[in-house]
Amino acid sequence: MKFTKMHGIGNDYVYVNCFEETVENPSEVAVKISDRHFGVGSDGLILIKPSKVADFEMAMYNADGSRGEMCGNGIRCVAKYVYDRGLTDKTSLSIETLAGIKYIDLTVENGKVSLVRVNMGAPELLADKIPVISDTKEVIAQPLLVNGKTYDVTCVSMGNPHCITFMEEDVRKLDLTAVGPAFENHEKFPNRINTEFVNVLDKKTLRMRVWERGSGETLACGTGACATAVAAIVNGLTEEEVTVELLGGNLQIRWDREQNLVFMTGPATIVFDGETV
Ligand SMILES: N[C@H](CCC[C@H](N)C(=O)O)C(=O)O
Repeated sequence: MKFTKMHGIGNDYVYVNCFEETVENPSEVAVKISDRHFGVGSDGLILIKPSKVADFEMAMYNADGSRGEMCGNGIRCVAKYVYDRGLTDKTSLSIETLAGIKYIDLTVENGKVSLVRVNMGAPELLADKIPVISDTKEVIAQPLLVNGKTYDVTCVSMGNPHCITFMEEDVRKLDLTAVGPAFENHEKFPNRINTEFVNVLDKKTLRMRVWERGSGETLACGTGACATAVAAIVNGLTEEEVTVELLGGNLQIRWDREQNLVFMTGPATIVFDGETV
């Protein structure tokens, strides 16, 4: 199987062009190929496929083989792949995901995609997950008991679920391997959840670390950065356009509240092509 290793600010996946390859059992392939010692090494597997309803379809699998509905860093990489490799010459694209069709605008320099802006669609505040609604009708931070400690969390879906915690403590010092799995598998989240730990640096800047459902700590999470920006805005912590600083780099996130759409802008990088034996 031919594949391409790509990353979006350090959130790395193995990409397979399914116009040319067939992947029989993607969950199994995802587990094997993601292994950083016995495989290629990645946060998961993303298949680039033909679509009946959009220009392309993307199917994403976590490192444990589970399916994610959406992947913000992944969709930027898919957009770069299809343009740079000549599968399209359009600079405005649509890509089908399990979270609906996403619309994408490419910035092209010297024939290659340098920056990708994704219309990530409407965020959803997960009121049913954390069942307290304030009188402003918006779900704001609610207490959640994890490993004997109470965290204030705001849950937001960007097609996939996120649980966001703002904290005073420097998130760079957290031991995510200790606390991440307890959030991911918390009884309140029967479908498991992606968890973001966040410092508010100022009204326009957030610092975030993420523990991803099915992949553990990753250097970045695009849907997570969008969900975090939405959570920060509804909690009155930031303005509607923010820079989210992640371990692997920065993303620009803007929530257009009039249209209720979230826009994410960031880079995408091809690392190498390979072939499994
Ligand atoms: N890293 C991805 C999200 C993967 C989400 C996945 N872990 C899930 O099960 O929802 C991103 O850039 O948006």
